[in-house]
Amino acid sequence: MLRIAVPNKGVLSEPAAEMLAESGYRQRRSTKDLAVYDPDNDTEFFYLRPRDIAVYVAAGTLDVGITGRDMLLETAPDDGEGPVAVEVMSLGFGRSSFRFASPVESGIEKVEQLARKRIATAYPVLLRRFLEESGIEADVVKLDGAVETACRLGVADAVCDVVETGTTLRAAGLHIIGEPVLTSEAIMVRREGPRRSRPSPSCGAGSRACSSPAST
Ligand SMILES: Nc1ncnc2c1ncn2[C@@H]1O[C@H](COP(=O)(O)OP(=O)(O)OP(=O)(O)O)[C@@H](O)[C@H]1O
Ligand SMILES: O=P(O)(O)OC[C@H]1O[C@H](OP(=O)(O)OP(=O)(O)O)[C@H](O)[C@@H]1O
Repeated sequence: MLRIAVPNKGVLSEPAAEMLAESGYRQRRSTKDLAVYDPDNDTEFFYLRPRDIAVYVAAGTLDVGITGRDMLLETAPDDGEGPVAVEVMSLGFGRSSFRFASPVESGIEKVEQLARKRIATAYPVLLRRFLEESGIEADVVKLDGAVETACRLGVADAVCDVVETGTTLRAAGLHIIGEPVLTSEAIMVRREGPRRSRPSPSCGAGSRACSSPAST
């Protein structure tokens, strides 16, 4: 049986379910349903937070999942240790970019000016990686959402957030700084085993035990 993770809410949820239904898979009838079994395709669908989907797939408890590229890189980064989830294909919906923005009147116009500033984000792993690669030292303020309001309320000097149309940024009096840190869209992910750890001598190729999270 195939076990597939599908976003249970957020902008990826509806198009993901529609895509699966159009492909002939049974989908949930109510947004309260947590899982659905499709006997015709011997497939079980689990409706999970997009932020959690790559975690389940990387752990090997689900075979594949639909999430955002930014979510995958945030929650199951390939740091060379242990199993990861990897992108199999892009799905053509949920397009967005992950970008810096600051208050129009802040005088911050370039990414380099973010040094020693406080940057609010819901994607601290992605942001820290970018800052490290760019040699910029800044304070990362982790928030869960509505990140654009952080500057107005004084907890950050700039933000790094998901932008689609730019409407939310503009409404908060922010302007974009620099190029996108990442461009994202909905993707399908599957598990990939550890890259750098040595194979255990007791594990034969394709052994189920070798792909369980406990063995990594
Ligand atoms: N306009 C948009 N707003 C938000 N996310 C978008 C948008 N367009 C595409 N996405 C993508 O949808 C995914 C975010 O999903 P969701 O809306 O559930 O996020 P979230 O609100 O941060 O989630 P959570 O509440 O679980 O932390 C990301 O992959 C993001 O890139
Ligand atoms: O560029 P836009 O078209 O305005 O879209 C981007 C906005 O939408 C998302 O927020 P969401 O609605 O997911 O709420 P959240 O910030 O609480 O996650 C994202 O975090 C931005 O705030």
